[in-house]
Amino acid sequence: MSLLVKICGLSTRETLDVALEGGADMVGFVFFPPSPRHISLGVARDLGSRAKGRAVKVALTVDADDATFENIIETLRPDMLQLHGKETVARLRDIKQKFGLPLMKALPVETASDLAGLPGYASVADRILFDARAPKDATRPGGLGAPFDWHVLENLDLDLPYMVSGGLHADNVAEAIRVTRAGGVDVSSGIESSPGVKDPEMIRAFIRAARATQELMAR
Ligand SMILES: O=C(O)c1ccccc1N[C@@H]1O[C@H](COP(=O)(O)O)[C@@H](O)[C@H]1O
Repeated sequence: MSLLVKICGLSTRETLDVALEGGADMVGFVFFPPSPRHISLGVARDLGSRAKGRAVKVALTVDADDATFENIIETLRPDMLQLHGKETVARLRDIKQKFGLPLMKALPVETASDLAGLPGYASVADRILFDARAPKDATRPGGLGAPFDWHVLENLDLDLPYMVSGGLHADNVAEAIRVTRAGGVDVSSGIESSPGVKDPEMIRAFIRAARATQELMAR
C-alpha cells in the first residue's frame, strides 16, 4: 500500500493549494483555539469546499464537545475526525455512533508504556496516529515540532493502519518511516517558517522526501 502523507494545520487557500498540488493524501485543519493554526468556521467552509474530493479532509480536535463537532461537520465537511486530546475509548464510540465518520486517534508516545492503552483504542478507531507526548506545561497536546523516540514502535504489531507525527521534516521523515514502518506521516511545524505560517517550498520538499522514501522501500 502506498504511504499516506498528511499535511496538517493548513489555514490559507495558497498553502492548501500547494499541499493538494504537491500530492498530499490528507489535509488537516485545526480546531483548537490555543493553537496558532486554529481556523474559524468561516475559513473552514471556504477551505473545505476547495479541498473537496482532492484529498481526505481531516478535522483535528482536542476533547471537543458534540456542538463543536456539529459545527465543524456542517462547515468543513470532513472525511475524518482526528482526536488529539484525552478522549476515552467510550467517548470514541460515542463520537462514532453520533457522527458516523472515520476516527483517527492520536496517542502520545514517550516510552513503551505509552502503548498500554493501544488495544482499547484500536478496537474502535479506524486509524492510530502516534505523536510525541507534549511536556506537562505545554499549551497544546501536539504541533510542537518535537519528535519522540521512533524505536518505541520498532516491534509494534498492529493490524490497524497507523501514522507517525511529531517533529517530522523533510530531512528526518525517511528515517521515521524506516524505523516505524508506518503507513503514513503527518507534519505541521516542520513545514513552517514560524508557528502557524506554512512555507510552500517546505511543504513541497516534505512531500517529495516522503515519496522518495516510499519508492526506495518498495524496491
Ligand atoms: O498543530 C497544532 O497546533 C496542534 C494542536 C493541538 C493538537 C495537535 C496539533 N498538531 C498536530 O500534532 C502533530 C505533530 O505536529 P508537529 O509536526 O510536531 O508540529 C500533528 O498531527 C499536528 O497536526
